[in-house]
Amino acid sequence: MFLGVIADDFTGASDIANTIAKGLPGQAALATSQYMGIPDKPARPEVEAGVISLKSRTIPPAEAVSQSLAALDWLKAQGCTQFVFKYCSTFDSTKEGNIGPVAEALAERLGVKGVVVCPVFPTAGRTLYQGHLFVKDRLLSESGMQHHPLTPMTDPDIRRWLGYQSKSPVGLVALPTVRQGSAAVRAALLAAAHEGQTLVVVDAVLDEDLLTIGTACAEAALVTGGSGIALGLAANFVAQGAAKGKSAGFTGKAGPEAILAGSCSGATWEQIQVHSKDHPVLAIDVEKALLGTTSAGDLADFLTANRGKEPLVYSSGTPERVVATQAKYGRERVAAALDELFAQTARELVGRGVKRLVVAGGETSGAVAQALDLGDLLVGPEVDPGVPVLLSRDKDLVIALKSGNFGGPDFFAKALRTMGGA
Ligand SMILES: Nc1ncnc2c1ncn2[C@@H]1O[C@H](COP(=O)(O)OP(=O)(O)O)[C@@H](O)[C@H]1O
Ligand SMILES: O=C(O)[C@@H](O)C(=O)COP(=O)(O)O
Repeated sequence: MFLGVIADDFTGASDIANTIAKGLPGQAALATSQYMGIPDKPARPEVEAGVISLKSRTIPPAEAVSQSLAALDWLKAQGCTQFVFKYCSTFDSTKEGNIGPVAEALAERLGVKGVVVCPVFPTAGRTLYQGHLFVKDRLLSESGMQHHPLTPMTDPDIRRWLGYQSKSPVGLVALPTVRQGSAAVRAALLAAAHEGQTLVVVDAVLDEDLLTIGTACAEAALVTGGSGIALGLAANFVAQGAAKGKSAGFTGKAGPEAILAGSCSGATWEQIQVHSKDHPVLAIDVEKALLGTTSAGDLADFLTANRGKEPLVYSSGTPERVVATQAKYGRERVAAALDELFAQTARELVGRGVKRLVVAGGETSGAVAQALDLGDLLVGPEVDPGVPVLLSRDKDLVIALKSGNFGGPDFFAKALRTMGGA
Protein backbone atom coordinates (compact mmCIF):
# COMPACT_ATOMS: atom_id res chain seq x y z
CA MET A 1 0.00 0.00 0.00
CA PHE A 2 1.40 3.44 -0.97
CA LEU A 3 -1.33 5.95 -0.29
CA GLY A 4 -3.15 6.03 3.04
CA VAL A 5 -6.30 8.06 3.66
CA ILE A 6 -7.81 8.94 7.01
CA ALA A 7 -11.41 10.07 6.46
CA ASP A 8 -13.42 11.74 9.21
CA ASP A 9 -16.68 10.09 8.18
CA PHE A 10 -17.87 7.08 6.25
CA THR A 11 -19.57 8.79 3.30
CA GLY A 12 -16.55 11.03 2.90
CA ALA A 13 -14.38 7.91 2.87
CA SER A 14 -16.40 6.38 0.01
CA ASP A 15 -16.23 9.68 -1.81
CA ILE A 16 -12.43 9.76 -1.79
CA ALA A 17 -12.12 5.98 -2.33
CA ASN A 18 -14.23 6.52 -5.46
CA THR A 19 -11.93 9.31 -6.66
CA ILE A 20 -8.76 7.29 -6.13
CA ALA A 21 -10.21 4.13 -7.65
CA LYS A 22 -11.55 5.92 -10.74
CA GLY A 23 -9.55 9.11 -11.33
CA LEU A 24 -10.55 11.53 -14.05
CA PRO A 25 -11.05 10.07 -17.55
CA GLY A 26 -7.64 9.30 -18.95
CA GLN A 27 -5.91 9.79 -15.58
CA ALA A 28 -4.29 7.20 -13.33
CA ALA A 29 -6.18 5.31 -10.62
CA LEU A 30 -5.09 3.03 -7.77
CA ALA A 31 -6.37 -0.34 -6.51
CA THR A 32 -8.35 0.95 -3.54
CA SER A 33 -10.00 -0.56 -0.46
CA GLN A 34 -12.21 1.23 2.05
CA TYR A 35 -12.05 0.09 5.67
CA MET A 36 -14.73 0.65 8.30
CA GLY A 37 -12.63 1.83 11.22
CA ILE A 38 -9.03 0.73 11.76
CA PRO A 39 -8.59 -2.87 10.60
CA ASP A 40 -7.28 -5.40 13.09
CA LYS A 41 -5.35 -7.28 10.39
CA PRO A 42 -2.97 -6.35 7.57
CA ALA A 43 -4.29 -5.14 4.20
CA ARG A 44 -4.61 -7.52 1.24
CA PRO A 45 -1.30 -7.40 -0.70
CA GLU A 46 -2.86 -6.08 -3.93
CA VAL A 47 -4.21 -2.89 -2.29
CA GLU A 48 -2.36 0.28 -3.40
CA ALA A 49 -4.53 2.86 -1.60
CA GLY A 50 -6.28 2.24 1.71
CA VAL A 51 -9.05 4.51 3.00
CA ILE A 52 -9.85 4.29 6.69
CA SER A 53 -13.34 5.51 7.60
CA LEU A 54 -13.52 7.06 11.03
CA LYS A 55 -16.58 8.62 12.65
CA SER A 56 -14.52 11.45 14.08
CA ARG A 57 -16.07 14.58 12.57
CA THR A 58 -18.18 15.51 15.56
CA ILE A 59 -16.59 13.67 18.50
CA PRO A 60 -14.48 15.57 21.09
CA PRO A 61 -11.29 16.92 19.42
CA ALA A 62 -8.87 14.94 21.63
CA GLU A 63 -10.63 11.70 20.71
CA ALA A 64 -10.60 12.59 17.00
CA VAL A 65 -6.85 13.22 17.27
CA SER A 66 -6.10 9.92 18.98
CA GLN A 67 -8.21 7.88 16.52
CA SER A 68 -6.59 9.66 13.56
CA LEU A 69 -3.08 9.02 14.89
CA ALA A 70 -3.93 5.34 15.41
CA ALA A 71 -5.17 5.21 11.79
CA LEU A 72 -1.90 6.82 10.68
CA ASP A 73 0.07 4.15 12.54
CA TRP A 74 -1.85 1.32 10.83
CA LEU A 75 -1.39 2.89 7.39
CA LYS A 76 2.34 3.41 8.04
CA ALA A 77 2.62 -0.24 9.03
CA GLN A 78 1.10 -1.17 5.62
CA GLY A 79 3.93 0.71 3.88
CA CYS A 80 2.19 4.00 2.99
CA THR A 81 4.50 6.87 2.15
CA GLN A 82 1.86 9.55 1.65
CA PHE A 83 -1.20 10.30 3.77
CA VAL A 84 -4.39 12.22 3.10
CA PHE A 85 -6.65 13.58 5.81
CA LYS A 86 -10.11 13.70 4.17
CA TYR A 87 -12.79 15.98 5.59
CA CYS A 88 -15.96 17.37 4.11
CA SER A 89 -16.01 19.54 0.99
CA THR A 90 -18.20 21.89 3.02
CA PHE A 91 -15.53 21.90 5.78
CA ASP A 92 -18.02 20.52 8.36
CA SER A 93 -16.55 21.45 11.75
CA THR A 94 -17.06 23.78 14.70
CA LYS A 95 -14.84 26.53 16.10
CA GLU A 96 -13.28 23.88 18.38
CA GLY A 97 -12.46 21.36 15.66
CA ASN A 98 -12.00 18.76 14.48
CA ILE A 99 -10.19 19.61 11.25
CA GLY A 100 -7.49 21.86 12.73
CA PRO A 101 -6.56 19.67 15.71
CA VAL A 102 -6.40 16.47 13.63
CA ALA A 103 -4.46 18.05 10.74
CA GLU A 104 -1.95 19.65 13.12
CA ALA A 105 -1.48 16.42 15.08
CA LEU A 106 -0.87 14.41 11.89
CA ALA A 107 1.56 17.08 10.63
CA GLU A 108 3.42 17.05 13.92
CA ARG A 109 3.66 13.23 13.96
CA LEU A 110 4.99 13.26 10.38
CA GLY A 111 7.30 16.22 11.08
CA VAL A 112 5.92 18.45 8.31
CA LYS A 113 4.68 22.03 7.88
CA GLY A 114 3.18 23.89 4.93
CA VAL A 115 0.44 21.25 4.61
CA VAL A 116 -2.28 21.78 1.97
CA VAL A 117 -5.86 22.41 3.16
CA CYS A 118 -8.21 22.21 0.16
CA PRO A 119 -11.85 21.13 0.58
CA VAL A 120 -12.55 21.74 -3.12
CA PHE A 121 -14.74 19.35 -5.18
CA PRO A 122 -15.68 21.14 -8.43
CA THR A 123 -18.00 18.38 -9.70
CA ALA A 124 -20.17 18.96 -6.62
CA GLY A 125 -19.87 22.75 -6.95
CA ARG A 126 -17.42 23.25 -4.05
CA THR A 127 -14.80 25.84 -5.04
CA LEU A 128 -12.41 28.01 -3.05
CA TYR A 129 -11.34 31.52 -3.99
CA GLN A 130 -9.18 33.77 -1.78
CA GLY A 131 -9.80 31.27 0.99
CA HIS A 132 -13.59 31.59 0.74
CA LEU A 133 -15.61 28.43 0.15
CA PHE A 134 -18.51 28.40 -2.30
CA VAL A 135 -21.21 25.78 -2.86
CA LYS A 136 -22.22 26.35 -6.47
CA ASP A 137 -23.02 30.09 -6.70
CA ARG A 138 -23.46 30.66 -2.95
CA LEU A 139 -21.00 31.28 -0.18
CA LEU A 140 -20.85 28.31 2.20
CA SER A 141 -22.65 30.27 4.92
CA GLU A 142 -25.63 30.89 2.59
CA SER A 143 -25.71 27.43 1.00
CA GLY A 144 -27.99 25.69 3.48
CA MET A 145 -25.00 24.41 5.46
CA GLN A 146 -25.66 27.15 8.04
CA HIS A 147 -28.57 24.92 9.16
CA HIS A 148 -26.61 21.67 9.52
CA PRO A 149 -27.81 19.83 12.66
CA LEU A 150 -24.30 19.14 14.05
CA THR A 151 -21.84 21.45 12.30
CA PRO A 152 -23.65 24.62 11.19
CA MET A 153 -21.24 26.41 8.82
CA THR A 154 -21.77 30.10 9.41
CA ASP A 155 -18.44 31.44 8.10
CA PRO A 156 -17.25 30.95 4.49
CA ASP A 157 -13.69 32.20 5.26
CA ILE A 158 -11.87 28.90 5.67
CA ARG A 159 -8.61 30.53 6.76
CA ARG A 160 -10.41 32.33 9.60
CA TRP A 161 -12.54 29.29 10.58
CA LEU A 162 -9.50 27.00 10.59
CA GLY A 163 -7.61 29.68 12.55
CA TYR A 164 -10.05 29.21 15.44
CA GLN A 165 -9.21 25.49 15.46
CA SER A 166 -5.43 25.68 15.02
CA LYS A 167 -2.41 26.34 17.24
CA SER A 168 -0.18 27.85 14.53
CA PRO A 169 -1.08 30.60 12.04
CA VAL A 170 -2.92 29.45 8.92
CA GLY A 171 -1.53 30.41 5.51
CA LEU A 172 -3.12 31.01 2.10
CA VAL A 173 -1.97 30.16 -1.41
CA ALA A 174 -4.37 32.06 -3.63
CA LEU A 175 -5.58 31.09 -7.11
CA PRO A 176 -3.15 33.28 -9.12
CA THR A 177 -0.26 31.26 -7.66
CA VAL A 178 -2.02 27.95 -8.34
CA ARG A 179 -2.52 29.04 -11.97
CA GLN A 180 1.26 29.57 -12.28
CA GLY A 181 1.67 25.81 -11.95
CA SER A 182 2.90 23.14 -9.58
CA ALA A 183 6.41 24.57 -9.09
CA ALA A 184 4.89 27.88 -7.89
CA VAL A 185 2.57 26.02 -5.51
CA ARG A 186 5.47 23.96 -4.14
CA ALA A 187 7.51 27.13 -3.58
CA ALA A 188 4.59 28.87 -1.84
CA LEU A 189 4.08 25.89 0.47
CA LEU A 190 7.79 25.81 1.30
CA ALA A 191 7.73 29.52 2.08
CA ALA A 192 4.70 29.01 4.31
CA ALA A 193 6.50 26.22 6.14
CA HIS A 194 9.52 28.50 6.70
CA GLU A 195 7.18 31.07 8.22
CA GLY A 196 5.95 28.44 10.67
CA GLN A 197 2.54 27.87 9.09
CA THR A 198 1.56 24.26 9.63
CA LEU A 199 -1.66 24.47 7.61
CA VAL A 200 -2.08 26.38 4.35
CA VAL A 201 -5.43 26.94 2.66
CA VAL A 202 -4.97 26.51 -1.10
CA ASP A 203 -7.49 27.91 -3.61
CA ALA A 204 -8.88 25.78 -6.43
CA VAL A 205 -11.82 26.26 -8.77
CA LEU A 206 -11.36 23.61 -11.48
CA ASP A 207 -10.23 19.98 -11.56
CA GLU A 208 -7.12 21.25 -13.38
CA ASP A 209 -6.21 23.31 -10.28
CA LEU A 210 -6.46 20.14 -8.18
CA LEU A 211 -4.20 18.29 -10.62
CA THR A 212 -1.67 21.14 -10.31
CA ILE A 213 -1.83 20.93 -6.50
CA GLY A 214 -1.58 17.12 -6.67
CA THR A 215 1.60 17.33 -8.76
CA ALA A 216 3.01 19.93 -6.36
CA CYS A 217 2.41 17.46 -3.52
CA ALA A 218 4.25 14.50 -5.09
CA GLU A 219 6.79 14.53 -2.26
CA ALA A 220 4.46 15.71 0.53
CA ALA A 221 3.96 13.25 3.36
CA LEU A 222 0.59 14.81 4.23
CA VAL A 223 -2.14 16.55 2.27
CA THR A 224 -5.62 17.39 3.52
CA GLY A 225 -8.87 18.16 1.80
CA GLY A 226 -12.09 16.98 0.21
CA SER A 227 -12.07 14.11 -2.26
CA GLY A 228 -10.85 16.42 -5.04
CA ILE A 229 -7.43 16.73 -3.45
CA ALA A 230 -6.78 13.09 -4.39
CA LEU A 231 -7.37 13.67 -8.13
CA GLY A 232 -3.71 14.24 -8.93
CA LEU A 233 -2.11 11.88 -6.40
CA ALA A 234 -2.41 8.52 -8.19
CA ALA A 235 -0.43 9.85 -11.16
CA ASN A 236 2.53 10.63 -8.88
CA PHE A 237 2.77 6.98 -7.79
CA VAL A 238 2.52 5.80 -11.38
CA ALA A 239 5.22 8.30 -12.45
CA GLN A 240 7.44 6.98 -9.64
CA GLY A 241 6.91 3.44 -10.98
CA ALA A 242 5.27 2.35 -7.71
CA ALA A 243 1.72 1.72 -8.96
CA LYS A 244 0.15 0.21 -12.08
CA GLY A 245 -2.46 2.97 -12.51
CA LYS A 246 -5.60 0.80 -12.69
CA SER A 247 -8.18 -0.30 -10.13
CA ALA A 248 -10.18 -3.55 -9.99
CA GLY A 249 -13.88 -2.85 -9.33
CA PHE A 250 -16.99 -5.03 -9.74
CA THR A 251 -20.26 -4.64 -11.60
CA GLY A 252 -23.09 -5.22 -9.12
CA LYS A 253 -25.26 -7.67 -7.27
CA ALA A 254 -28.96 -8.56 -7.10
CA GLY A 255 -31.01 -9.22 -3.95
CA PRO A 256 -33.45 -7.74 -1.43
CA GLU A 257 -33.12 -3.99 -0.90
CA ALA A 258 -33.68 -1.23 1.68
CA ILE A 259 -33.01 2.49 1.99
CA LEU A 260 -32.27 4.36 5.25
CA ALA A 261 -32.02 8.18 5.37
CA GLY A 262 -30.90 10.16 8.42
CA SER A 263 -29.54 13.20 6.60
CA CYS A 264 -31.40 16.50 6.95
CA SER A 265 -29.49 18.13 4.10
CA GLY A 266 -31.39 19.83 1.28
CA ALA A 267 -30.44 17.30 -1.41
CA THR A 268 -31.53 14.31 0.69
CA TRP A 269 -34.79 16.02 1.60
CA GLU A 270 -35.60 16.49 -2.10
CA GLN A 271 -34.56 12.89 -2.89
CA ILE A 272 -36.97 11.62 -0.23
CA GLN A 273 -39.82 13.69 -1.69
CA VAL A 274 -39.09 12.37 -5.20
CA HIS A 275 -38.81 8.75 -4.03
CA SER A 276 -42.02 8.94 -2.00
CA LYS A 277 -44.05 9.74 -5.13
CA ASP A 278 -43.94 6.13 -6.36
CA HIS A 279 -42.35 4.03 -3.60
CA PRO A 280 -43.34 2.99 -0.07
CA VAL A 281 -41.83 5.45 2.41
CA LEU A 282 -42.03 5.61 6.21
CA ALA A 283 -41.17 8.73 8.24
CA ILE A 284 -39.74 7.96 11.68
CA ASP A 285 -41.53 9.81 14.45
CA VAL A 286 -38.39 11.21 16.12
CA GLU A 287 -40.10 11.83 19.45
CA LYS A 288 -41.31 8.22 19.55
CA ALA A 289 -37.81 7.05 18.62
CA LEU A 290 -36.43 9.06 21.56
CA LEU A 291 -38.99 7.61 23.91
CA GLY A 292 -38.25 4.11 22.63
CA THR A 293 -41.76 3.47 21.35
CA THR A 294 -40.56 3.14 17.74
CA SER A 295 -38.14 0.22 17.51
CA ALA A 296 -35.70 -1.11 14.91
CA GLY A 297 -37.98 -4.11 14.59
CA ASP A 298 -40.89 -1.86 13.53
CA LEU A 299 -38.76 -0.21 10.84
CA ALA A 300 -37.36 -3.53 9.63
CA ASP A 301 -40.92 -4.96 9.47
CA PHE A 302 -42.00 -2.10 7.18
CA LEU A 303 -38.94 -2.51 4.96
CA THR A 304 -39.31 -6.30 4.81
CA ALA A 305 -43.04 -6.12 4.00
CA ASN A 306 -42.23 -3.82 1.07
CA ARG A 307 -39.32 -5.78 -0.36
CA GLY A 308 -39.02 -5.48 -4.13
CA LYS A 309 -40.68 -2.04 -4.08
CA GLU A 310 -37.55 -0.09 -3.09
CA PRO A 311 -38.83 0.94 0.38
CA LEU A 312 -37.33 3.83 2.32
CA VAL A 313 -37.35 4.81 6.01
CA TYR A 314 -36.24 8.29 7.03
CA SER A 315 -35.82 10.48 10.09
CA SER A 316 -34.92 13.60 8.12
CA GLY A 317 -36.78 16.78 9.01
CA THR A 318 -36.97 20.39 7.86
CA PRO A 319 -34.52 22.86 9.53
CA GLU A 320 -37.37 24.21 11.74
CA ARG A 321 -38.36 20.72 12.92
CA VAL A 322 -34.75 19.75 13.58
CA VAL A 323 -34.14 22.89 15.67
CA ALA A 324 -37.34 22.34 17.67
CA THR A 325 -36.49 18.68 18.43
CA GLN A 326 -32.92 19.54 19.40
CA ALA A 327 -34.10 22.37 21.67
CA LYS A 328 -36.44 19.98 23.46
CA TYR A 329 -34.18 16.91 23.80
CA GLY A 330 -30.60 18.11 23.16
CA ARG A 331 -28.58 17.82 19.95
CA GLU A 332 -26.35 14.93 21.07
CA ARG A 333 -29.20 12.93 22.54
CA VAL A 334 -31.26 13.12 19.35
CA ALA A 335 -28.28 12.22 17.16
CA ALA A 336 -27.24 9.31 19.41
CA ALA A 337 -30.78 7.90 19.56
CA LEU A 338 -31.24 8.08 15.78
CA ASP A 339 -27.77 6.64 15.10
CA GLU A 340 -28.60 3.70 17.35
CA LEU A 341 -32.00 3.18 15.75
CA PHE A 342 -30.55 3.13 12.23
CA ALA A 343 -27.67 0.87 13.32
CA GLN A 344 -30.02 -1.69 14.88
CA THR A 345 -32.37 -1.53 11.90
CA ALA A 346 -29.48 -2.23 9.52
CA ARG A 347 -28.37 -5.22 11.62
CA GLU A 348 -31.91 -6.55 11.61
CA LEU A 349 -32.21 -6.07 7.83
CA VAL A 350 -28.97 -7.88 7.05
CA GLY A 351 -30.11 -10.68 9.38
CA ARG A 352 -33.29 -10.89 7.30
CA GLY A 353 -31.33 -11.24 4.05
CA VAL A 354 -31.04 -7.71 2.65
CA LYS A 355 -28.27 -7.63 0.01
CA ARG A 356 -28.55 -4.06 -1.31
CA LEU A 357 -28.54 -1.27 1.26
CA VAL A 358 -28.54 2.48 0.62
CA VAL A 359 -27.80 4.87 3.49
CA ALA A 360 -28.03 8.68 3.33
CA GLY A 361 -26.09 10.89 5.72
CA GLY A 362 -22.50 10.82 6.95
CA GLU A 363 -23.15 10.27 10.65
CA THR A 364 -25.98 7.90 9.83
CA SER A 365 -23.79 5.90 7.44
CA GLY A 366 -21.07 5.72 10.09
CA ALA A 367 -23.50 4.30 12.63
CA VAL A 368 -24.84 1.74 10.14
CA ALA A 369 -21.49 0.67 8.70
CA GLN A 370 -19.92 0.27 12.14
CA ALA A 371 -22.83 -1.88 13.25
CA LEU A 372 -22.49 -4.22 10.27
CA ASP A 373 -18.83 -5.22 10.61
CA LEU A 374 -18.34 -5.17 6.83
CA GLY A 375 -14.59 -5.84 6.55
CA ASP A 376 -12.76 -4.15 3.68
CA LEU A 377 -14.89 -2.80 0.85
CA LEU A 378 -14.17 -2.92 -2.84
CA VAL A 379 -15.12 0.21 -4.80
CA GLY A 380 -17.57 -0.47 -7.64
CA PRO A 381 -19.64 1.59 -10.08
CA GLU A 382 -20.49 5.23 -9.33
CA VAL A 383 -24.15 6.10 -8.72
CA ASP A 384 -23.67 9.88 -8.81
CA PRO A 385 -20.51 11.98 -8.31
CA GLY A 386 -18.89 11.08 -4.98
CA VAL A 387 -21.07 8.03 -4.29
CA PRO A 388 -19.80 4.61 -5.37
CA VAL A 389 -21.39 1.23 -4.82
CA LEU A 390 -19.26 -0.73 -2.35
CA LEU A 391 -18.97 -4.50 -2.04
CA SER A 392 -18.47 -6.19 1.31
CA ARG A 393 -17.01 -9.59 0.52
CA ASP A 394 -17.22 -10.59 4.21
CA LYS A 395 -20.96 -9.94 4.37
CA ASP A 396 -21.88 -10.62 0.71
CA LEU A 397 -23.63 -7.24 0.65
CA VAL A 398 -23.53 -4.18 -1.59
CA ILE A 399 -23.92 -0.83 0.10
CA ALA A 400 -23.94 2.82 -0.97
CA LEU A 401 -23.11 5.47 1.63
CA LYS A 402 -24.45 8.80 0.39
CA SER A 403 -23.22 12.08 1.72
CA GLY A 404 -26.21 14.23 2.69
CA ASN A 405 -25.80 16.81 -0.04
CA PHE A 406 -24.75 14.49 -2.88
CA GLY A 407 -26.80 12.91 -5.63
CA GLY A 408 -29.49 13.88 -8.12
CA PRO A 409 -33.22 14.00 -7.27
CA ASP A 410 -33.80 10.32 -8.24
CA PHE A 411 -30.72 9.13 -6.34
CA PHE A 412 -32.36 6.34 -4.32
CA ALA A 413 -33.91 4.43 -7.22
CA LYS A 414 -30.78 4.99 -9.30
CA ALA A 415 -28.57 3.65 -6.50
CA LEU A 416 -30.55 0.41 -6.26
CA ARG A 417 -30.45 0.00 -10.05
CA THR A 418 -26.70 0.61 -10.13
CA MET A 419 -26.18 -1.82 -7.26
CA GLY A 420 -28.10 -4.43 -9.17
CA GLY A 421 -25.58 -4.16 -11.99
CA ALA A 422 -27.65 -1.89 -14.28
N1 LIG B 1 -35.53 14.83 12.48
C1 LIG B 1 -34.34 15.04 13.04
N2 LIG B 1 -34.19 15.92 14.05
C2 LIG B 1 -32.97 16.14 14.60
N3 LIG B 1 -31.84 15.55 14.20
C3 LIG B 1 -31.93 14.67 13.21
C4 LIG B 1 -33.17 14.35 12.58
N4 LIG B 1 -32.95 13.43 11.63
C5 LIG B 1 -31.64 13.17 11.66
N5 LIG B 1 -31.01 13.90 12.60
C6 LIG B 1 -29.58 13.89 12.92
O1 LIG B 1 -28.95 14.81 12.06
C7 LIG B 1 -27.64 14.36 11.74
C8 LIG B 1 -27.49 14.33 10.23
O2 LIG B 1 -26.14 14.12 9.95
P1 LIG B 1 -25.64 13.17 8.81
O3 LIG B 1 -26.22 11.80 8.93
O4 LIG B 1 -24.15 13.28 8.84
O5 LIG B 1 -26.22 13.83 7.50
P2 LIG B 1 -25.44 14.76 6.46
O6 LIG B 1 -24.68 13.84 5.58
O7 LIG B 1 -26.53 15.48 5.78
O8 LIG B 1 -24.53 15.65 7.25
C9 LIG B 1 -27.50 12.97 12.35
O9 LIG B 1 -26.78 13.08 13.57
C10 LIG B 1 -28.95 12.56 12.61
O10 LIG B 1 -29.04 11.65 13.68
O1 LIG C 1 -16.62 15.94 0.89
C1 LIG C 1 -17.83 15.75 0.91
O2 LIG C 1 -18.68 16.61 0.66
C2 LIG C 1 -18.30 14.38 1.33
O3 LIG C 1 -17.37 13.41 1.01
C3 LIG C 1 -18.55 14.37 2.80
O4 LIG C 1 -17.65 14.24 3.58
C4 LIG C 1 -19.92 14.62 3.14
O5 LIG C 1 -20.26 14.41 4.52
P1 LIG C 1 -21.80 14.24 4.92
O6 LIG C 1 -22.56 15.32 4.20
O7 LIG C 1 -21.86 14.36 6.40
O8 LIG C 1 -22.21 12.90 4.44
